[in-house]
Amino acid sequence: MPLLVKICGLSTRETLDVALEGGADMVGFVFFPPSPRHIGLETARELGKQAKGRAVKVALTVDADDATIENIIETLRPDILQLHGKETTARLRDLKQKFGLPLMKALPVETAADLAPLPGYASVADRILFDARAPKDATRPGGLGAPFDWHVLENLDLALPYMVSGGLNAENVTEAVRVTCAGGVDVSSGVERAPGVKDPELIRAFIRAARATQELMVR
Ligand SMILES: O=C(O)c1ccccc1NCC(=O)[C@H](O)[C@H](O)COP(=O)(O)O
Repeated sequence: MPLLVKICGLSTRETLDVALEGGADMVGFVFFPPSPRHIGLETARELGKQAKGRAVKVALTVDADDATIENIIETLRPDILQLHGKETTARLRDLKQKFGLPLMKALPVETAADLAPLPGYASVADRILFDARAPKDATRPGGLGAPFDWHVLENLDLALPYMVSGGLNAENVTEAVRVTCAGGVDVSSGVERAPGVKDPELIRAFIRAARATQELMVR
């Protein structure tokens, strides 16, 4: 199975086009006002149309309420919701029932103890994203460009598809996949020249490097 490549935090027509032309499987849009990648609903509508049918559209939210999610769905028309906050399994069930979209739950990882909530999430989520745990004083729970110790996932036994993220770039993505056996990779900071400013060449280089790892795929 080919490695899924997700470029997250896209916010302009130009860089979205680079990701789509480069062959990204998933394109992520951040709806979290404190983030430098946050997009408003009108931009969401425009980028949503541009990406339609060309890649899986991912709407990233952080403990968002129903009304916010409803507006995002109405404008972006996402294919999947990425939940990057402290959403509980009960909230995941609730979202699934209300909106009927597939869910990708982000799980912050620093040590093996962070994998404890996995069985609960795996019972309701469609996909898991293992991301680096943000420092306590961080202004956002992800998109910080810092990796976690991938060896924490080395002996993972998870039937659900999963992706890995946190500090990935064209140089380290092959090693991340080799260690974690993840079925997908997700990047934001590693394809930027400044926080929130995507770099076309870095996007292309990341996708190329991720594609080159495909023979290592196991799930
Ligand atoms: O990107 C953000 O600003 C952000 C804000 C709030 C929650 C999550 C956020 N980003 C998550 C991602 O972009 C990816 O899923 C992943 O964590 C990649 O992050 P990076 O280390 O920057 O490559």
